Order: sequence, then structure tokens, then C-alpha cells
Amino acid sequence: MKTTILGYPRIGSQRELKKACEAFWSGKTDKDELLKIASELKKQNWKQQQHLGIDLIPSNDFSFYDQVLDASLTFGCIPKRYQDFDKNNFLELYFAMARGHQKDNKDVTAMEMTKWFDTNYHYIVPEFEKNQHFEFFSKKVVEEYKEALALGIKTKPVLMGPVTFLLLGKEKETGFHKLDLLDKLLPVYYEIITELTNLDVEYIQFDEPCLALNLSQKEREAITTTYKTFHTKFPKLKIYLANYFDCYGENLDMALQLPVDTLHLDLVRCPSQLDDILQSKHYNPKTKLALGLIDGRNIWKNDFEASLKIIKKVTNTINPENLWISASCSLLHTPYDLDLEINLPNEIKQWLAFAKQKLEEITTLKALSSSDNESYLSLFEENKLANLTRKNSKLIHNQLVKERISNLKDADSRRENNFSIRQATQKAALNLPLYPTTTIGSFPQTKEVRSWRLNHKKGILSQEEYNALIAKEIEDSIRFQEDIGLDVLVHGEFERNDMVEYFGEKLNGFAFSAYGWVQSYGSRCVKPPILFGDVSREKPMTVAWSTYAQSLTNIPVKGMLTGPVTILQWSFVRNDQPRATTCNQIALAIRDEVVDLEKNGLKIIQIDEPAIREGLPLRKEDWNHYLNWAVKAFRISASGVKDETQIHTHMCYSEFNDIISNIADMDADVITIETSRSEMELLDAFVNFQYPNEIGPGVYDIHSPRIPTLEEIEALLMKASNVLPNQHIWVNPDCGLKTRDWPETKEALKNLVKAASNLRKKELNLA
Ligand SMILES: Nc1nc2c(c(=O)[nH]1)N[C@@H](CNc1ccc(C(=O)N[C@@H](CCC(=O)N[C@@H](CCC(=O)N[C@@H](CCC(=O)O)C(=O)O)C(=O)O)C(=O)O)cc1)CN2
Ligand code: MET
Ligand SMILES: [Zn+2]
Repeated sequence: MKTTILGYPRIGSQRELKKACEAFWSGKTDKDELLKIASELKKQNWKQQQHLGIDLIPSNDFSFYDQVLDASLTFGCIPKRYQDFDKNNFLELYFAMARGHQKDNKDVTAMEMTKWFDTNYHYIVPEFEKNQHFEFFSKKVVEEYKEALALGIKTKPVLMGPVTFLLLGKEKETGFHKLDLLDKLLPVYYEIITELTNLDVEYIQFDEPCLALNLSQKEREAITTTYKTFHTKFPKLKIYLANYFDCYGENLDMALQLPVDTLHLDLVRCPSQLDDILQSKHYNPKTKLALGLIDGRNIWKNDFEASLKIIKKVTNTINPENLWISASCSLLHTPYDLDLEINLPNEIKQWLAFAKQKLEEITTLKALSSSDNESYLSLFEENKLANLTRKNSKLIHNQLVKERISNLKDADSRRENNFSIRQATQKAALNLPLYPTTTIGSFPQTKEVRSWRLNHKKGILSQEEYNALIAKEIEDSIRFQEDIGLDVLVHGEFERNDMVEYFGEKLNGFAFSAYGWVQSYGSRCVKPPILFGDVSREKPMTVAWSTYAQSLTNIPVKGMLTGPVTILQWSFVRNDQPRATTCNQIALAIRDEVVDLEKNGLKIIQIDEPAIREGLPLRKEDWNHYLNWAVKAFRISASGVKDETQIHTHMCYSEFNDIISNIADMDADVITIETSRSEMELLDAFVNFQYPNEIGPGVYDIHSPRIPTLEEIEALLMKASNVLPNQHIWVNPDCGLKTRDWPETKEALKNLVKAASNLRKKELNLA
């Protein structure tokens, strides 16, 4: 039996890569400095895995921004708008594709970004044209292999599999299907594999998580062709085929017949597949199985007793030499090292394992499964005790919360009247112009704002001093919004470290790490709170700052909350009860907050649910169950208020086509969505469905420092007004502005307000 993993976090335990990239982008450091820090991080990761006993260590799991963008560059899949970039200045081209570029007489937009399966990680969407050309362009996969080899480590290079790569991308022209490009793409893989095998590479890991989706026959055939061809051309190459995040499902028979060395199984998300495989007539006992037993998506300690039972069952049928012990998926989605957490309560800490501890768990499981396991038995006992303590802990259970959940009634998830009645009431109460303008909530989280929070945490700033600084920032932002003429204002979220962590800190049932950073996209990280127990709200969480902001102005200010599904989705969630139950607990806490905001005079309340789509199960047969409880949880949180209180929700990074009726079912009075990078394509779902409520399609791509021009915004707005009822349209950016700086934010928002006002004028002239 051997150990391996699919990938390791790369941002650095102290977010070194984040800091290095941001310093490079701002021109504070040069390319050599960035490359040096990257090399150091790769080296640390490889050495760490070697030290802790991982037998087959991955390479090319590092990335400066995103592994799918890396793949696009590996295959020379570079959209035409970047053709003026010097191909010898790789990093400039690479980051231009990732973030857009607006200097030295160049002005190009970034590539689209979207959710990586059901995670909070975002990837850069490959773009294809009809006559797409592929070539082996970036040699990173070869270079990283050599880099590790120079350190004495013979790695397993990781490549995005060709079918997943194509399926994750997007046709930028009509008249072809992306899978048609496979024939052109495969020769590039042959070239890469040839170079790697010339260097004596034994194993290559091909990531094909599309195998967790409901594939069509054509897509399945593409997989078969690909791996049969690889095997025919490179009979000595050991192919490690990685699927993760769910079952192989109806793709299993096909997968089992592939001529690959190893099939990787996510046994956390899909424990049942093991029996399916062991009983399948298609299973060839020579195919190795990688048992993904350690949860790569969560931070709970593994249950060794349960895992060993599974291993034992497998070894009854399969020679241990044909088994790998592994994590369910790449450890990219877990934080680095629990040892850094000195402030976590010990009782909770003993239940947890971060990436480094998961490596230890993997090697311990291997050791415990061998006959000579005596020196590891104490680790087994320790693990057993920790899991037992967790099960029986007093910290977890709150009877009052459980009772409230069991007393939930249908009426708790319904507003008093339907939307058309509410709309009329709200119109009278709010008196907003046609095409009302607003923003999504956050304003720039500047260095200063963050340093106040850091200094407050360190005790350098008192609570009063900190509050005074935040209050001043809110006041400035209100004045700015009034000055430029926005119609619905926000307080700016300056007091929040993060839209989920902030609420986690205020609710019972959550714990927080100090360094539990996980990459979200590019250099941006999140620190998901640890939801370990029953959730309840002790006191109002946002009322003070929201009412303060409203007290400064006569223009309506939106109360700003994060919704229950998003708080659930972006936390590390307890695995001892159904997620639906946990979600309802959060929903009740948010509901109480919504009611308190209304009581305190907020006429508009936004409940953000950007993670609703992300939480959608990968396999369609599981969709309905999820959508039912998720939509219901949102409705519970939103339904405690009077008709005249306007409930907004906000979603980003989402394809809406296949869930649009459920989105409508959420029944928010207004929804704001991200649409600008896709040039309003995401709006189609709402148009085709004749979405009944009001909607603000984003007209400003906030992920890029680029300032959208007045003409661009107008063009997007025209597109929207051509297809939506004018009375339903709001004008807003794609998402919050916390990652932007003030100068660009100000310019962009002025353009946004002006664009709305121009459109209004046009409308009047027509009338
Ligand atoms: N949870 C979550 N998921 C999400 C989003 C989101 O907002 N939250 N948005 C979408 C996109 N993802 C995003 C994810 C992160 C950030 C982001 O800005 N993250 C910040 C960290 C935010 C944070 O927690 N800030 C803390 C800690 C800040 C910090 O780094 N402090 C410094 C000191 C201050 C300084 O000098 O900068 C330190 O501790 O060393 C705070 O403000 O208190 C970052 O990476 O820089 C933006 C978008 C989807 N998923
Ligand atoms: N209200 C939040 C903000 O403006 C919504 C963000 S969605 C990722 O930052
Ligand atoms: Zn958003």
C-alpha cells in the first residue's frame, strides 16, 4: 500500500504567495522576487510531504493564480485580445488574462471567472474559437517536475485532463461544439507526455472531475478515446486518473474499463462506489484504486476506526500493492496547519485536522493497515478518543435551538402577500426613480481599514477608537454616495473582515482559526469559520452600524446581511447532522436580524446568497432535494417582515439557466446578479423565464481594476432594457467593491450613475 495526494495548498501558510503577487502587481517588487518566493513555497510543500511520508508527491499543483488558467497557457489557448502581449514576457501575459490589463496603451478585459465545481474556489474559464489553435506553450509542467527532481523528489506531474479542460471552457463563437476540439488538443498532450516520459516520469495524474457530472454518451466516449489513445501511444506510462467531489455514477462502467493504472475515488462524498466497484464485472483487479478517505473539503479529524474498516474490506478482495491511501480531493481546499492555531479552544482543536495533519492521517492510516503497526496504536486510540469526545461534547447541543427548528411552520417561509402586491406597497413607500442605482454592499477594504482591525485585535486600538474610525469611514462613504447621486445607499461593510466570518464571529456554534486561510481566487483568500454546533443569535449583529448609516441620510440605506445558505456553504460545517438542519438554524438567526433591522427603520434589507448555485450538488439526481431546503432556508430568513420592507438578494458567479425557477421561488423583491464579464449572457435565463420580480444585472466588472467607460455601461444597460420590463431594472455593479481601490471605484460609480441617468432621459424623450 502506498500514499499519495492530488494536490497541496500553495498560497503559503502565511499567505506568502498572496503578498508576493500583490507586491508584484503594484510594481513594488520585480519578477525575480516573485519567482523566488514561488520556488520557496513549492520546495516547502514537497519537503513537507516527503518528511511526513507521502510516497508519491504531486508537482504542477502550484499556480500563480489558477490551475485552469495554467492549463490554458500550457495548451497555448490564448484568446486573440491578448495577441499584442509579448509572449516572452510570460507573467505579464498570464496576469493580463487573469485580471485584465490597463496600462502602456493596452486596455484588455480579463477572462471570465467562475466556480470550481461546488467549491468556493474560482477558476479562469478557457475560451475557445471555432478554429482554435493549440500548441505546447507554457512548459510549467515540465519545469516543475525538473525543479522537484533537483531536490531529489520524483513527483507525479498533475495535468488537467483534456475532456474536463474542454468541458470547463466556453465557445466564444457559434458553429461548433467544444468537444469537437479534442482531436486538435490531444496532439499537444502527446507532446507533453513525450517530454515528460523522456525525463523518466513514471506517473502522470490527469484530473478529470467532469467524471462526477452526468455526462452524455458523447462525452463519455471522449474520455474513452482519450485514455485509450494515451495508453496505446505510451504503454509504459502509468496514468493516475483523478475524479473527485462525487460519485462516478453512470460513468463508472466506462471508467472501470479504461486502460489506466489508477482510478482515484472520493470516498468522502461517495462511499457507496466502493461496493459498486468491488462487485462490478468490469472491474479489473490490476487497476489500482486510490482510496480518498481523508476529507479534502473539511477540517474534521478522520475517523480511523471507520477508515480502517473500509481498507480492510478492500484488502479482502484487492492486493494491498494495488491500493493508494489518499485524500478525497486536492488539499487546496483546506487550510495549512492546525499547529499554528494557538487560540482555538482545546476541546474543539482536538477534533480538527488541517492539510498538514491530513498528510499525517494518510500516512498513519497506511501504517495502521500494515501488520507491523504497534508503534502507531497510540495514534489510533488518540483518534478514537477525540471523535468520541466530539460526539458527546456539551459545546455542540442547544435544546432551545432544536425545539425552534422542530416548531417551524410553513407560514414561516412565506411573506404576507405576493410580489405584485408588495411591489405596489414598496413603490409608494420608497419613491425610487426608474432604473434605481445602487451598489452591492462593500466599499474598498483599504490597507488602513484592515490595519485598524488588526491593531484593534492586537489591543493597540481600543473598541472606542476602532468604532470611531469605522464610523468616520461610513460617514465618508455615505457623503460620497449622496454626492454622486446613487438612489439606494449602503454603509460599506468596513467593520467586516469577511461577509461570512463576521457573522460566524457573532453567532453561537462557530469557532475561528487565526491562519486558516484557503484560496478563493488569485491572491484572494477566505478564512471559513468552523461551524461545530447548534447555531443561535445572542443579540443583534448589524443593527448598530446600519442604523447609524441610515441616521446620516434621508436616502434609503440597505441593511446588509449574508444569507443562511451562503454562511453554510462558506463555513467548515459539522458533519454530524444533515446540512439542511444546520442551514435552518442559521436561517432563524438571520430572520431575527432581518426583523430587528426593520424595527430599527431600515426599509430595504439585502440578504446575500452568492453561494446558492455553488451548493448545487454535482449530480442532477440530487438537485431537487438541495434546492428545496436551500430555497426554503432563504425564505425563512426573509419572511419575517412586512410587505413594504423590500428584500434584496445578491448572487454572483452563477449560471442560472437550470435553476431559474428556484431562484424565482426565493421570491426576493429585487435580485442583483453578476453579468458584465459575460456581457449580459447570464441574463438570458431571467429573460426566457420571464422572471417576475425586479432585477439588477451587473454592469461593472468589479474583479478587474479596469474602469468601465460610460459607453460600455450604457451598452450593457441598453442590452438589459431591450429584454427586461423597464420598471424592473436596477443599475448596479456585479458584486461588492471591497477588493477595489477608491480612485477607480469613484470613477466607475460616477460612470454608472451617469449611464442610468442618460438612459432615463432617453426614456423620457421617447415618452
Ligand atoms: N467567504 C467568502 N467567500 C467568497 C467571497 C467573500 O467575500 N467571502 N466573495 C467571492 C469572491 N471571493 C473573495 C474572497 C476573498 C476576498 C478578500 O478580499 N479576501 C481578503 C481577506 C479578507 C479578510 O478576511 N480580511 C481580514 C484580515 C485582513 C488581513 O489580511 N490583515 C492583515 C493586516 C492588514 C493588512 O496590512 O492588509 C494581516 O492579518 O496580516 C480583515 O479585514 O480583518 C484577502 O484575501 O486579502 C474577496 C473576494 C466568493 N467567495
Ligand atoms: N454584500 C457583499 C459585498 O458587497 C456581497 C458579496 S457577494 C460575494 O461584498
Ligand atoms: Zn457578489
